[in-house]
Amino acid sequence: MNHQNIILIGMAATGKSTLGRRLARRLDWAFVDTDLLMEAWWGAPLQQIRDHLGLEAFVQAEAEQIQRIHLKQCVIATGGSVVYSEEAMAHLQGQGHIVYVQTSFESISRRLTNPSSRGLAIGPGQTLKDLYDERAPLYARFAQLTVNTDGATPDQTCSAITLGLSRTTQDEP
Ligand SMILES: Nc1ncnc2c1ncn2[C@@H]1O[C@H](COP(=O)(O)OP(=O)(O)O)[C@@H](O)[C@H]1O
Ligand SMILES: O=C(O)C1=C[C@@H](OP(=O)(O)O)[C@@H](O)[C@H](O)C1
Ligand SMILES: [Mg+2]
Repeated sequence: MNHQNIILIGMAATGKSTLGRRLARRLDWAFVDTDLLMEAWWGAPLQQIRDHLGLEAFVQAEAEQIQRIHLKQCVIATGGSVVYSEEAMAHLQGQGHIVYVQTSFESISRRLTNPSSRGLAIGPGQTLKDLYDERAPLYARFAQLTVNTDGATPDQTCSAITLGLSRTTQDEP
């Protein structure tokens, strides 16, 4: 594997933050969670930022935050809504290998016990299933590698990511 960043994208509660932290520890790389960068930039929890800005401005603010990232040899966990911005995704593609952390809707809805307090970029009248169906093709489109977490432990999924990346990147300079 080369030393570009590893960037995790996917639905809320799919495991980006959990896996990112573990993967960074394994590789002895730094870990960056863009949700924490948002909170640090705005000085408030995500839900408050989301409520204050409204949906469109929140997505725009997240995209701007992403475009400030210029890093090397980090594992980066992104927020679930980053795929709504072409500019942010183009920037991330230039920053490293993008991995789609995929989980079935059934597992996501089981894991998301607090959907109304974690700052979801969900529109009025939209259900969690609508959000899932709208985003799944976007995550798949931007990812170099897709890894499914259903029925796996975080450690097993970390291994699937490192193995998958070593296969997909072995021909790169
Ligand atoms: N294979 C797995 N990989 C990652 N997380 C998992 C897995 N199985 C169960 N989980 C659980 O799912 C939750 C994912 O939450 P989190 O890491 O905050 O997701 P995200 O950052 O994508 O919103 C955690 O509670 C984690 O323990
Ligand atoms: O899916 C979403 O709409 C969001 C997920 C959150 O991050 P996680 O994916 O880490 O939960 C956070 O970025 C933001 O509040 C919006
Ligand atoms: Mg997270």
